[in-house]
Amino acid sequence: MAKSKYEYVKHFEQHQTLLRNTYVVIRVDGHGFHRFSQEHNFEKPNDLRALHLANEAAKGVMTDIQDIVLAYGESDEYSFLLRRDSTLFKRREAKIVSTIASLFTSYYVVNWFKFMGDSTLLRYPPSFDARAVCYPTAENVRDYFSWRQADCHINNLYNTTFWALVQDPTKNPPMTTTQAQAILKDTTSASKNEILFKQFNINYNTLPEIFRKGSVLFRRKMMVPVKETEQGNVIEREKSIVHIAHVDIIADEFWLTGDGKGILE
Ligand SMILES: Nc1nc2c(ncn2[C@@H]2O[C@H](COP(=O)(O)OP(=O)(O)OP(=O)(O)O)[C@@H](O)[C@H]2O)c(=O)[nH]1
Ligand SMILES: [Mg+2]
Repeated sequence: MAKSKYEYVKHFEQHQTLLRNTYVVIRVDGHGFHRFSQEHNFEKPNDLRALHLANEAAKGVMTDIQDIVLAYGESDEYSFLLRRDSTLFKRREAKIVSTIASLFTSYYVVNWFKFMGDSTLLRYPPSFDARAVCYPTAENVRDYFSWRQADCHINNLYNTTFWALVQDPTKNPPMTTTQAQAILKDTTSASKNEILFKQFNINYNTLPEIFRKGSVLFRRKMMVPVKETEQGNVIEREKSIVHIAHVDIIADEFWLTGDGKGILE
């Protein structure tokens, strides 16, 4: 078909490609989730339903995009790691980033009622931004995920102590958020642990792992039944299944002998 005279505008397009032979991490983050979590009555400091919903969305993304070998999520964010030799969308950055953000958002919305319950109406559309970063070494990738898991831990310890103080039923009138902030200002991890234990009888280390460690998604190859023959034999096929665990991605063990083994080779 003849080209129209307008076709030349295509040449203005610029395609940024992600450096080849590097590990690419795409991080998706909820836009304005401080307000979104309030408007949808998320439990404080952690809403288990919302965390499971985000995990389901990430699982959907990973199932659709086979080049993703690992994902890590906490709070309103999820990070996805592409295989180093991935040629997904010819490594075009905009296409990769926008597809992952939109897939994640769609899965989040489609599964809303299943995870949040019929009584929590979706009052307005959630949105997620995304960015891609190329990391040249396996050590950089491990440090990236350690950074996100350390962030999860630091925020969770702070938020758990903060809301314990504010929601303390023995205080009348209740402590204000400003007062709680003032108490926690400049406190160490040890002193937050002590406040939780001494004042609220909470042993931080026994809180659910999903709150303290976030969620790690990885693939495992499994044999799954595909069909049964007339003789009654079950034919199996190897399939890669996405698993969710709440483990220390920060630890050597995960990468050397655990579920992360081989991911960065
Ligand atoms: N109550 C509650 N709030 C949550 C939960 N998970 C995430 N949030 C909220 O989501 C926010 C996520 O942090 P940010 O991404 O820095 O804040 P944001 O409002 O999304 O801002 P932008 O990402 O810059 O748009 C937290 O500060 C909380 O307010 C949860 O399980 N329970
Ligand atoms: Mg956010």
